[in-house]
Amino acid sequence: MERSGRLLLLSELRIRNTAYDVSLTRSVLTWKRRTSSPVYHPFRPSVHHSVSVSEIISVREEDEENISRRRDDGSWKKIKESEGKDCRQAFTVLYVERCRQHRWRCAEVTFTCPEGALRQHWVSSIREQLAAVANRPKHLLIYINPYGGKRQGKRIYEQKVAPLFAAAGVSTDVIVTEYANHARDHLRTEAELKKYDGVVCVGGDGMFSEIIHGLIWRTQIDGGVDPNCPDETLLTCSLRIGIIPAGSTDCICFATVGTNDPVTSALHIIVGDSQPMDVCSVHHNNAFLRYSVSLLGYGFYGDVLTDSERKRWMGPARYDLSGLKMFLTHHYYEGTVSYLPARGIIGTPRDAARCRSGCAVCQHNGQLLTERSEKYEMDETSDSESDGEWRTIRGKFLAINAASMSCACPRSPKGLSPAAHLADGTTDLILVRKCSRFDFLRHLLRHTSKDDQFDLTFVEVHRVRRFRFTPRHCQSDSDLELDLLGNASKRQIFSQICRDHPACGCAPAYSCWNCDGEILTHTAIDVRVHCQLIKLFARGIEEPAVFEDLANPCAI
Ligand SMILES: Nc1ncnc2c1ncn2[C@@H]1O[C@H](COP(=O)(O)OP(=O)(O)OP(=O)(O)O)[C@@H](O)[C@H]1O
Ligand SMILES: CCCCCCCCCCCCC/C=C/[C@@H](O)[C@H](CO)NC(=O)CCCCC
Ligand SMILES: [Ca+2]
Repeated sequence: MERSGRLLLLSELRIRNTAYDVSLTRSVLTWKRRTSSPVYHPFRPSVHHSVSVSEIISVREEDEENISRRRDDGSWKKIKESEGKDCRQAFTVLYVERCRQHRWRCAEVTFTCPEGALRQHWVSSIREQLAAVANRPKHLLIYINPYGGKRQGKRIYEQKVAPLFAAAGVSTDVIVTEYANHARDHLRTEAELKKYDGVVCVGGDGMFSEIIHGLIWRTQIDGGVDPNCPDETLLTCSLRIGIIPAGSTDCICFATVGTNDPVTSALHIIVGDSQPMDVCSVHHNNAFLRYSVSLLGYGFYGDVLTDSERKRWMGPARYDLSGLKMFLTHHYYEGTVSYLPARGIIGTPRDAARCRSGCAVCQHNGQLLTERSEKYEMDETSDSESDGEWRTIRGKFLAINAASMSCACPRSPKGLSPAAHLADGTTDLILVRKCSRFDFLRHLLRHTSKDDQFDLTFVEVHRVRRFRFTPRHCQSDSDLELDLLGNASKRQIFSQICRDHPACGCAPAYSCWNCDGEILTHTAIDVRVHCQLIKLFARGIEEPAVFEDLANPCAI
């Protein structure tokens, strides 16, 4: 078998009048400047470039029509024939270039090669290697939410993303949504999914949520699995999902790519990246409510969301205003949390290590949980709860948060649970007990600094596979202490009245759940993590390469 390092082509070609040795193997395209003098010049620009074939976007043969030159402001101008002499009889390679803070851009290099047969050979050889790269999508189904975030979804797609897909030869069917849940319902019932290699959403976390609800539901129905049953092992979705960020928080994009940049996301889609991701199913009394991949938050984040929905017209700033208001309101809520600790897996929520590209924790735990569920399927007497013991905590909480991933976003670059994993089959259950406003502010501020937000006496965090929550007013009479029974019932009725009359100043008895930015209709819920149920066109956040900033011109 041919080794990936074997040389396929080696020629002397010119880049802007300078001679280069250009070589191609199955895995790398390299161009090195030919030096006449062996003397080392420390201040000369880089003379050696390598691009992995897997990160080449496309190759095109230049003709006089598309010879153009980049202006200083980044736009392109057509250049005169005399000026373009060097670019005629040339071919151009478009490739991924890494910039600062996990951003990618599409760079290009034009090689002049006057000899027609050789030029053809170069172009066809590069195309052959690209065709051999596995998992690149060829046909995509795109949904654009024109009303997400700052209402820029359509413009972002048309100006920044569509030209890249066209250059890469990716064909698309585009649907601009006309109402909420349009994309979800289209995926559930109408979309001809067999035609596509992936689904892309242009919008925020809410739009992504629509896509996964449509895809997961459709996969279960097509595969004969009942999505309503909380104990069913769900079928994994085969189509990958791409996110072009155009929302308000865009935390799923940020936590899986490392930045909220439409061009970077488009390039991850084109090169065919794949990142598995956990999904939580949320049930109430054995009836399915919703799926969640990022935050399930009761108390503070539920109240912020409820308040912010009334301020949608403000765009992304609504969360800051509602966040401040809910911080000042300082409501706490009583209830019972029960959970199944994640056992036998590696990793804890207090680890210093982070989930990064090719994460070993996700790989290890993913494999372990798959083996376990296969074992359970063979053994009919066992159920999904047999691998651990339920633990119960009662109390008064300012916030109950389950973070199935870090939930990193521009507001908090390390996220709600910095050591959470994208695909380890667990969620981090964070309980913030009743405390002073000052202490709660300390906890919140630590989301934006290096300090540990869990290292506080009133905060606890558990890595779990499943949890349940029952608010106090929903608990059965036997659960309430007898001496408080009368007061509790009165308070329950009173708090219902106070919800409608907030002027009386009485704190409400219950909050609501923020499920990836959507409000849940029930407060008593049963949550189960489904390990690696979906896949994204992403690769997780990459560790920056050593000296990356020095070597890379667009990083400076
Ligand atoms: N055509 C449409 N008209 C009205 N609402 C829509 C339409 N298409 C989608 N939606 C809904 O808009 C809501 C918000 O969209 P999206 O998630 O894109 O932006 P966002 O809420 O600003 O961002 P984020 O979720 O990141 O905070 C989603 O819940 C989605 O269901
Ligand atoms: C006083 C200074 C305090 C600073 C505190 C910063 C803490 C920020 C933590 C951010 C956590 C984001 C979790 C992501 C949740 C998303 O699924 C959801 C949908 O987009 N967004 C929100 O609910 C929007 C939630 C917005 C919360 C502010
Ligand atoms: Ca997880």
